[in-house]
This record gives sequence, C-alpha cells and structure tokens, in this order.
Amino acid sequence: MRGAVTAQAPAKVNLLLQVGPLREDGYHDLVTVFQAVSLHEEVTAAPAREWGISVESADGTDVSGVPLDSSNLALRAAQLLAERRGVDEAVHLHVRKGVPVAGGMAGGSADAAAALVACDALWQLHSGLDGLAALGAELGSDVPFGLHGRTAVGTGRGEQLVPVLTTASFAWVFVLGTAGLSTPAVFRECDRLRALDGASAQPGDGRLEAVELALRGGDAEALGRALSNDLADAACSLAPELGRTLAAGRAAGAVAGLVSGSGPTVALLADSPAGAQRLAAELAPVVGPGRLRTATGPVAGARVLEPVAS
Ligand SMILES: C[C@@](CO)(OP(=O)(O)O)[C@H](O)COP(=O)(O)OP(=O)(O)OC[C@H]1O[C@@H](n2ccc(N)nc2=O)[C@H](O)[C@@H]1O
Ligand SMILES: Nc1ncnc2c1ncn2[C@@H]1O[C@H](COP(=O)(O)OP(=O)(O)O)[C@@H](O)[C@H]1O
Repeated sequence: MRGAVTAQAPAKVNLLLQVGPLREDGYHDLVTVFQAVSLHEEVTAAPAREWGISVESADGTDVSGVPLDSSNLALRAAQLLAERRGVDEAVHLHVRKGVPVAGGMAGGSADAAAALVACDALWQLHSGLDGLAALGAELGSDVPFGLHGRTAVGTGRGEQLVPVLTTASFAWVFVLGTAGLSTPAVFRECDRLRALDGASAQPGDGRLEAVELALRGGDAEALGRALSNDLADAACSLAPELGRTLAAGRAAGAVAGLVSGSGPTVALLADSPAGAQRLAAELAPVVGPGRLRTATGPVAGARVLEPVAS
C-alpha cells in the first residue's frame, strides 16, 4: 500500500443559477452552469490507526469555521468510500484550504471530492469518475462537480452534469465576504422573498442558451451579459454589503459581477488575466487586499497530485 496520497480539487463559480420551486425533499430543482476555477483544496490521505482530520489555510484566511469532527465533508467522504468498498483501514486526512470557507465556492465539496480521489488511489480501488460521483452526490449537491471540473450544466439538485463546450479561459477576481452565509438559509430567504413578491421560479427563459453561446464563442463580454444568479437577491438581503461590493467591482472596471452561488463571495469577470490583476489592484484599497483572489477557469476536476511511495 502507498504511504500517503495527495489530491487537489477546485472551487467553482455558478455562471448561471436558476432556482426552481422547493421540492418535497427540501431541495430546489436547479439549472446551473458550473465553472471550476483555479483556487484549490488539497487533501492528503495517510494510513492511520484511527480516523482523523486536520486543517490548515493555504493563504492565511480563517479556517476556524471548518469542523474537525465526523461532520467534516472530507472525513465523511473517506468513510463512505471505505464502507461501500469494504475497506477496513482508517486514514488521517490533512486538508490545505485555498477556497474561502462558507463562501459559495464549494470548498467543503472540493474537500470531499479530493478525499474520494485520494483514498481511492491509496486503497487502489479504481472506482472511476462515475463511481466516485455517485458517492459524492450522497454527500452534497456540489460534490460531483468538484470531481468532474471544467464547465458543466448541472440539473436536478445540481448533481446531474453535462459538460459544456468552452473555447477560452476566463479571468476572475473573487472578493471574499466578511462573514460566511449558510446555504440553506439563503435558499430559505429566496423562498421567502418569492412568497412576498408573489413571484415564482422562471424556468426555460433562454438564459442557459445565452451562457452556452458565450462560452462556445469564448466571449467574455457576452458571458458578462449572460451571468445571472437567482439566489443573488436573497444573499444581498441577508448580507447587504454584497450590493456595495458588486457596485465597487463594476466601478473598478469589471466586465460583470455576480454573487457566487449562495454567497457571500462576489465573482468579478475580467477581460484577461492582466485585466484581473489591474481590477484586484484597483479594489485592494476599497475592500482590503486580504479579501481578493484572482483565478482563471475552467480548470480540471479532482486529481491525484503526488502519490508518495511507502
Ligand atoms: C448553492 C450552491 C450552488 O452550486 O452552492 P454553494 O453556494 O453552497 O456553494 C449549491 O446548490 C449548494 O450545494 P451544496 O452546498 O452541496 O448543498 P447540499 O449540502 O446539497 O444542501 C444543503 C442545503 O441547501 C439547500 N439546497 C441545496 C441544493 C439544492 N439544489 N436545493 C437546496 O434547497 C437545502 O436546504 C439543503 O439541505
Ligand atoms: N471540509 C469542509 N470545509 C469547509 N466547510 C465544511 C467542511 N466540511 C463541512 N463543512 C461545513 O460546510 C459549511 C459550508 O462550507 P463550504 O463548502 O466552504 O461553503 P459553501 O457551501 O458556501 O460553498 C461550512 O460552514 C461548514 O460548517
């Protein structure tokens, strides 16, 4: 058996997030377009006498909100894989976080995806992407995308994925929120605001086609016009600073901006990697440099980085 295996998995941004009505199982049907971006989580799985987990930050951001018990998604992922494949070995997982915690960028899901890939390699299970994605969907709606990466349309809870043709790399600036937002709370707020307005979900209104066309053409301006997020009003209602951050991003020259997933991270689209650096430099005095990350997308899904032979 190998001594330890490290895997990485990417953060995501939702280029489109259409939210349908609340289902009986407590979830909402989604039509979303995920893009994997170059902020990564790294998970190292090492054989151990007992199950355990440790967490560090890759970039100095606060990781105190990450649970260190059996509710941690990475640990749950490793234990689920062991249980389903009949593995009687414990591992210690070390997580190095490069994705903001509770930021709407699926950091916990990326940890689960990386843990599945690392443990699958450590235990030499050869489960394959689809096998791991089926387990991932049991852990969280965003976990299958963390495994697949690139750009994909997600339907159902977001776990049913179809790749999208993308002909260009896009440049992003992410502005971290000052406090995390809970995903279930944002979905609840969305339902509450819709009930107040008498508004209902708007499926099939051509927004998906506009995003797909912009991605196929590799056109950042067209993508900027097509970005949309049905959870944005709910996230802004719970965290009003988001509206101000979006306005600051536009004033600083972003092609477009939107709330990432359920927030509170704000994603700003730039015209190029150099444009993203300029945008971040412009915003640093406004929001503080510690809250800015630049990235590109799409990038690959979860993969083994450095298998260490025993
Ligand atoms: C909103 C999105 C958009 O990609 O991302 P984040 O902002 O969390 O990163 C996802 O739908 C989040 O997926 P994930 O974070 O994996 O959520 P899950 O653990 O599956 O669900 C947590 C809770 O969110 C709500 N939920 C989630 C997914 C969905 N399609 N409908 C929902 O209503 C439910 O209240 C559920 O109990
Ligand atoms: N490995 C993990 N990393 C981060 N958060 C985790 C993890 N496991 C469980 N959680 C819980 O999931 C919540 C959502 O975290 P995260 O996945 O970072 O954000 P989001 O769902 O907004 O994309 C956290 O507040 C935390 O309580």
